[in-house]
Amino acid sequence: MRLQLLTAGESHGPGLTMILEGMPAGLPLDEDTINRDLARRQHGYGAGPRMKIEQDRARLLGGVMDGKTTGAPLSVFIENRDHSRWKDKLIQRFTVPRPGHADLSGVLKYGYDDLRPALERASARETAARVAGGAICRHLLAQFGIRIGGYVISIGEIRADLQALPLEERIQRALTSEVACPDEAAAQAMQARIREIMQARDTLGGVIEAIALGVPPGLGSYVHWERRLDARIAAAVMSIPAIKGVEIGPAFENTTRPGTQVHDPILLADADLYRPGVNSGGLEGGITTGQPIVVRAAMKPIATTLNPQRSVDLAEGREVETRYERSDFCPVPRAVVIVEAMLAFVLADALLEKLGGDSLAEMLPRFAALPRGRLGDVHLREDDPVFWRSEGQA
Ligand SMILES: Cc1cc2nc3c(=O)[nH]c(=O)nc-3n(C[C@H](O)[C@H](O)[C@H](O)COP(=O)(O)O)c2cc1C
Ligand SMILES: C=C(O[C@@H]1CC(C(=O)O)=C[C@@H](OP(=O)(O)O)[C@H]1O)C(=O)O
Repeated sequence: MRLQLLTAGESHGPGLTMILEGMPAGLPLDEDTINRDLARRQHGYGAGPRMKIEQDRARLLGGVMDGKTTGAPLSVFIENRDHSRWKDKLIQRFTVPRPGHADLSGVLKYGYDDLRPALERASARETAARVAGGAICRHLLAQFGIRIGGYVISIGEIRADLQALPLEERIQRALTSEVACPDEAAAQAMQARIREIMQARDTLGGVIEAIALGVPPGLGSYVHWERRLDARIAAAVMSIPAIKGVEIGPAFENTTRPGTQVHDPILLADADLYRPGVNSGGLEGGITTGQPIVVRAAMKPIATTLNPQRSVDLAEGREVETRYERSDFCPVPRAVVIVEAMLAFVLADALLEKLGGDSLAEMLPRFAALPRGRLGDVHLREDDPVFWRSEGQA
């Protein structure tokens, strides 16, 4: 692993800190590049009142001089505006854990006398810092023509029909949709469904798809388990709060069809290799194939519901109903950019591994020289100058 992304800070503390270590020198970087993604994370139908209070802005505090990265760790600070509303108030102890949140598991693990420290750090407020790091990774990838986007493919039982829509267009359309869904009819139905669930005092989950375009073949490896790029992507995406399932391509749907209908054929077009379809999700043997990368993330309905759920007051030792505190209803649309951020981080890490180098200037020519998955990039013909013959092979 070349890159490291660390975050610190509580949901209602003064703010969040992000440190990104391992970025090359010479990448032009300003706060606006980060702020664009931060704004996307705050936007989306189904968000709770907190998103009206916060106006996430990045303060770049380290690793950039004269508008370019220096190769030193990058440090970003994001203020929690909500902090000023709480800081001088007496905050009541929180003693009734919400089923599905980290309240009970956190208190069992750390032995707090209040559930608040658990929810403060488990809260998805921390993903603002990750999105800041992801925006920088996305910006690095863009220098090599690699683009990342995402969209919602289902909310509750409502599914988008995206079969006929090119990947590029899906990304663009999602950017202007209130629920980040490129299928307009489905988007309307999703919005209505979220409205319904809010009125029913409940919450709803959904599925997000993130894609990466322009990724070269050869990132990741099968030689050891932790180098398989599909595994690294899955772990990074699964680390997002409330994400409980990750697929590479349509993995679960692929299980319902025979192999001959699943695997993307290897064809020749104009005497060059060509892979139609993306059933592989762009990865074979833990290595990128040069096709688009397609990742899906399943988000559970969040834990905090206006309708009470059964729990126990841990201070009083008796069964009670949960007590509601301000919350999102369906944060699936605004979680799209978080999935993108985690994908961007893993791909930037894999690209740095592949290319090495301390500066962007060193990396660019190395990238230009990478094999692109053409027939001429493989050396299986015996008259090829780089034909590799194992000893004893006839
Ligand atoms: C963008 C986003 C917003 C979230 N908002 C809430 C929320 O308002 N209320 C809540 O109970 N959970 C919310 N969650 C989910 C909790 O943070 C998560 O369920 C909790 O940390 C427990 O972790 P786990 O669900 O991964 O086990 C949100 C998650 C994300 C990604
Ligand atoms: C603050 C954010 O999301 C929060 C994530 C969250 C949770 O439990 O995960 C609970 C809510 O916090 P609060 O109780 O302060 O309203 C969300 O608003 C954010 O995304 O920036």
